[in-house]
Amino acid sequence: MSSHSDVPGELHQDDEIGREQEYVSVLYDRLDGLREQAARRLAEELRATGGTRQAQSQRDSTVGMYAEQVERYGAVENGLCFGRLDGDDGSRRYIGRIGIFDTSGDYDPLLMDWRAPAARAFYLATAANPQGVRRRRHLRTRERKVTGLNDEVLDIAAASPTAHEELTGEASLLAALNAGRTGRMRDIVETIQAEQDRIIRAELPGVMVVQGGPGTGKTAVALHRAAYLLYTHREQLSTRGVLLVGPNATFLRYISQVLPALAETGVLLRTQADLFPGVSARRTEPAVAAALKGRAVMTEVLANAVRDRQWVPDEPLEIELPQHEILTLEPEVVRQARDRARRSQRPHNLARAIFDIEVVHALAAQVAERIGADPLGGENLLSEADVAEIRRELREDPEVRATLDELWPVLTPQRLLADLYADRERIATAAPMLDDAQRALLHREPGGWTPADVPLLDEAAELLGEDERAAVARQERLRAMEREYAEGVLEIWRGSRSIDVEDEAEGGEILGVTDLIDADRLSERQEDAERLTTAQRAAADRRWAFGHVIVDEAQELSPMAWRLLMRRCPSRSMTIVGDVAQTGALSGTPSWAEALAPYVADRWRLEELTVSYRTPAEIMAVAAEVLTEIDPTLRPPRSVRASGVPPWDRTVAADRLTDELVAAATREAAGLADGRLGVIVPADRVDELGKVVVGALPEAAVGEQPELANRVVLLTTEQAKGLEFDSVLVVEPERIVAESPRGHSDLYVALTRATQRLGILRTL
Ligand SMILES: Nc1ncnc2c1ncn2[C@@H]1O[C@H](COP(=O)(O)OP(=O)(O)OP(=O)(O)O)[C@@H](O)[C@H]1O
Repeated sequence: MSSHSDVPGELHQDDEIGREQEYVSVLYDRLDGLREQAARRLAEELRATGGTRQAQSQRDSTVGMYAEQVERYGAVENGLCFGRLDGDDGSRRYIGRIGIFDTSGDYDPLLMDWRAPAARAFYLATAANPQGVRRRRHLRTRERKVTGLNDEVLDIAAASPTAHEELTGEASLLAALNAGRTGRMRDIVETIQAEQDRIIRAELPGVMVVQGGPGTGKTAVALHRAAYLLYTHREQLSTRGVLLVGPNATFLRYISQVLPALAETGVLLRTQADLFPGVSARRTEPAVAAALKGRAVMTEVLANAVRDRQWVPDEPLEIELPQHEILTLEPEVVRQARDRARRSQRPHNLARAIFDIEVVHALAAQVAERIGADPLGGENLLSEADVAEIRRELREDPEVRATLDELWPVLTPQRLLADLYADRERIATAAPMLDDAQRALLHREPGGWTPADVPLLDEAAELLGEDERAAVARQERLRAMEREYAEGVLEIWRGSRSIDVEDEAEGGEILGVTDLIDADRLSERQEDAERLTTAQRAAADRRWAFGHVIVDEAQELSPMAWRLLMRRCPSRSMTIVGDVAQTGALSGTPSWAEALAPYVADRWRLEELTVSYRTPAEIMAVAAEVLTEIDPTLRPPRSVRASGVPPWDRTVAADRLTDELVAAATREAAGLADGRLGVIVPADRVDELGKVVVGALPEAAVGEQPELANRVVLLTTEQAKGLEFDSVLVVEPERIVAESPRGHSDLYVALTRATQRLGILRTL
């Protein structure tokens, strides 16, 4: 066991803080130096013009590099250095968010990146297995000031009987867990626990599933793993990129600051709704419709829908050519052309060329027969070249083209799906395996997409293949992103401007970069997309193959969504985190083995997290009862701490609910120091109760994407997924359960969102 203490004796502690302050100040000076250097180089590169195309292109990638550096050095400002390891051999290593070296001397590390192998002991060393560490010190800083420190001496003899052997840096950990929430997730780099560290640093290849109960740090681990992988496999992953998929936009905003604070900005964060480039799926639909669309049977429905667009008429079609000549296209000819095109196994849009050739051949033969027939009954008088010319003319003839388009239309995924949904007959043809009620769920008028449509669009894109129009659309998306990127670079440059102002003061007139170049010109400087970041290029390209994919709340993914993600990650290098007990989506997964079997059979490894850092023991005990309802064999995670505050549970008359809710919310909000209150309500009462709570507490956030930074947030269980608050009020739990076949899982999620206090309000 380790002994933990604030350094004994106040005077001694002050001295130590003073000494650490000196060191930390040196680190910040170095950070300033690095940032200035990068900003100056960025400005120089932005100002440079001319040269060969190659030189320009080289410069553009240098611009990207310096812009990223400026951003990185700015991002690690808070908590730059947070730890120190003293070795048995007298060595001393400082641990922080990035590595900083002493460039004046022997290039010694002044600060070691937390991800470096030598920093690992900071997270793993224990008194029983000290790994050569004598003392672990956690440094607390506010802005650039050292405000406190906390030592653990890894010495069994000096062990404190109250310390938990399995926790590293217990005092710092508990301080982090008990701190008020802010509405944005914080990184845990200072207090990563051993079981988490193992997962964060696991090897890159293969599919790893991280299963863990509520609050076990799955999201935190997933984000730190992304940062670790980018550091350790920078070369490989900076070209292929890392994708992180989360359950909804509110959640992505909640976690959005973690990676930048770890100096990593290159991870693409997306919800399912935004995984099809060019589509932003914001439409809503009933859960049962989404569930149906998530089922694997939809692959068949879509394949049928595509085949249905390869039409063979019942009657001969007449095609009128310019000189009023009329050609007849027999159904049999179309059928043969269709079969041949299908046999090619090409996607629909690409097989169209084969279909065209067959049909035009048949039509040309008809024309040739008419104009080249030998009146004396001999061989046709036209040469091969004449017939070829006829075919060329026919191919360009608008009537012929219109007929071909009708018989085998080139389709975008959006067109295919919109046409299918809008037409009951098409649905009936494509979905004979569904019953009437299910087919009715698919029927709807055009006008936007739902998140469950996104995997179907992706599936359709595979079946249709990319034609020219899709390629053009992709180019357009890239151009739009180029412009955004250029604006971003200028923004970063502006942010670092103070440094240039100093330059100016030193003499030598320096024109501002924006005087010389604007975002338009910067984005035009290069025609292709080389200068965009990997994440940006990946976002615009449906067929991008990511180097690693991380999925959070992965239990919510439907079989169709898994198909989409697996396409994005052909290397199957994936980290999948979730909790099957929290599955709320009707098409979500109750079993990892089932979800993954179609893609990797049993070639995936399972890691489990067993300690809940969020939920105190008193609250976990209440949630445990609901967990038993989900599956009596499941056990909740062990809480790392007790809050000392028992949850309250009150039943009121239905007509008193709103008054009681307002009273409880007001009371709880008043009791918060600087934390947040979450009010979780049944989905069908969210609008009504939202108005009531906002009426009484105008600071309360409600709506589709409520602002989590507000002190009070009212939301549904679905919205609350992955989030946390200091205090939580769960309203009408029975109703939450009754709202969905997965209602107990929803309630389990709702009950486990609090870090300190829980209140339950029921109605009679
Ligand atoms: N090692 C740690 N040090 C400090 N805080 C931690 C640590 N591990 C987890 N936490 C905190 O515990 C809380 C829960 O973590 P997180 O949201 O990652 O859990 P989760 O397993 O994803 O939960 P859920 O399944 O409920 O979404 C967060 O506030 C996180 O910062």
